This record gives sequence, C-alpha cells and structure tokens, in this order.
Amino acid sequence: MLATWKLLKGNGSGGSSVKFSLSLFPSTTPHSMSLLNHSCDPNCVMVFEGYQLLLRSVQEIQIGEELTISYIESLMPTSERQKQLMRQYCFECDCLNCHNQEKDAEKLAGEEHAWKEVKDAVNEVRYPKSKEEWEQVLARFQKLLSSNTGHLPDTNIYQLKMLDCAMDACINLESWEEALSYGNRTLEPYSLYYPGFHPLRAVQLMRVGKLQYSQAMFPQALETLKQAYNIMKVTHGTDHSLMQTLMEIKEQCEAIMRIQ
Ligand SMILES: C[S@@+](CC[C@H](N)C(=O)[O-])C[C@H]1O[C@@H](n2cnc3c(N)ncnc32)[C@H](O)[C@@H]1O
Repeated sequence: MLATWKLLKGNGSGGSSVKFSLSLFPSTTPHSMSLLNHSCDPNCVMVFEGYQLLLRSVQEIQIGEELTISYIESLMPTSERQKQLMRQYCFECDCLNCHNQEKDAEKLAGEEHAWKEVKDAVNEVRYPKSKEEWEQVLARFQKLLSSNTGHLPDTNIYQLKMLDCAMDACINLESWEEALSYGNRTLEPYSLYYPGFHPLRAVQLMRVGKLQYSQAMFPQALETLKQAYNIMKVTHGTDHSLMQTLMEIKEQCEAIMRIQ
C-alpha cells in the first residue's frame, strides 16, 4: 500500500514544526518521517538539531494536504533530478516544477563548453583536508573564474557551485575578504533558486553576514543577518541552536553600530 502523510490537525502555516501534527493517512502505524513523499517544490523541510531531525513546514498547508520533502538537491536541472530520482528511488516525479522544467534555461545559461569544464572541475573536488589541498582547489577555481568572465553568468548552476566552493576554500584558508567577494556573488542566484523559505539560503545569508561582519561592514552585515533571520525562523525555528548563534552575531553588530 502506498502511504502519504497529510496534515490532519494543528498549525500548518509556514514556519511550524509539524512533527507533532502528523498522522499517517490512511493507516495508523507509528509515525515515521521516512514515509514522506518527494516533491521538487516541497511544503516541508528536514533540518538537524544535534542528533534530532526536525520536520518543518515552509509553505501554507491546508488540512488534508499531503506533506512533502525534497529527497534530492533541488538545484539540479529537471533531467538530472529525474535521473537521480529514478536511479535512487525508482519513480518519475510529476510535480509542477518537473512539468514546467522550471528555471532550466537559467540553470544552464552561458556557453556550454565553459560550464562543462566548470562542472568537471567542481565534481573532481574531493573533501580537501590540508591547507595545500585547499590552495590547489582555490588556484584552479580562480583561473576558471577569470577565464569565464563574460562567458558564464553566476546563475549558471555549475558556476554557482564553483563560487560556493571557492568561498569554502577561502574560509578554510582564512582569506575572509576574498571569501566575501565570492559569497556576495552567490546571493542573487540563491534567491532565484531557493525562493521563499529554504534552509540553504538562510545558511548562505548567515555565512555572508558573518564575512561582512569580519570585514567591519556592520550595516551590510546587519541587513544580511536580518534576511537570514527572517528565513531561518521559518526553516529552523527560533529555538534552533543556529538561530542562537545568528542572534549573537546580530546583537554584536547592533552593539558596535550603537557606539560608532
Ligand atoms: C521513503 S518512501 C515514501 C513513502 C512511500 N510513499 C510509502 O508508501 O512507503 C519512497 C518511495 O515513495 C515513492 N514516492 C515518493 N515520492 C513520490 C512521488 N513524488 N511520486 C511517486 N512516487 C513517490 C517512491 O516509490 C519512493 O521510492
């Protein structure tokens, strides 16, 4: 029997923890998040809090409506998502995003030979462990980023992954200013691909806000951290430990601005 999880009672408005508002429909076997079905535009997300996994609603959900999560990284273009879902979970997704091939053109914008080279470079990165390995990764991406200027928009998903990875490399190498320059470039594509309430966008805004703070750009940092807060209160909830960290930096920023 195929099961679906539906909202039967409680608050299904965006930003609720829905873990206590669920009943399995139609059977009444014990609750299990592993029974949630997939959508490429899900109404719930799962976030970790320590070892605990929280299920949170990120859209308005009507009573009786099915609860969904995304099984995969939604950044991929439709054909790649479909391939992964078939390979790993043996089904064809028929959500609206898949039907409309939502944002596929933007995801693969720019010259094909350029993004294919970037895609290969990004896929070759294997969890660098040492400073030297991070330096090698960064050197390769710096070269590609300068040769791709004008050929690839930052909204191209492989360019975006490269910017993210270059930012990680700089953070690991403590090159905060350069990390910020890459982080800033990711924000617009993140808002395009992770609209509404998405945990990845909240975390990215928090990372960029912290980098702005490190560069004494306090008004900008405050603005970015406020954006992170507004998303994170929905995706993670105000009690989440990441929210506590976010609040601390935000308060430090406000305190510095008061005495300046
Ligand atoms: C973790 S289970 C989800 C619960 C499952 N519906 C059940 O009754 O046990 C994953 C499986 O559910 C099905 N499934 C999940 N999302 C789906 C979707 N959007 N369309 C069709 N089948 C889906 C697929 O068969 C997939 O392998």
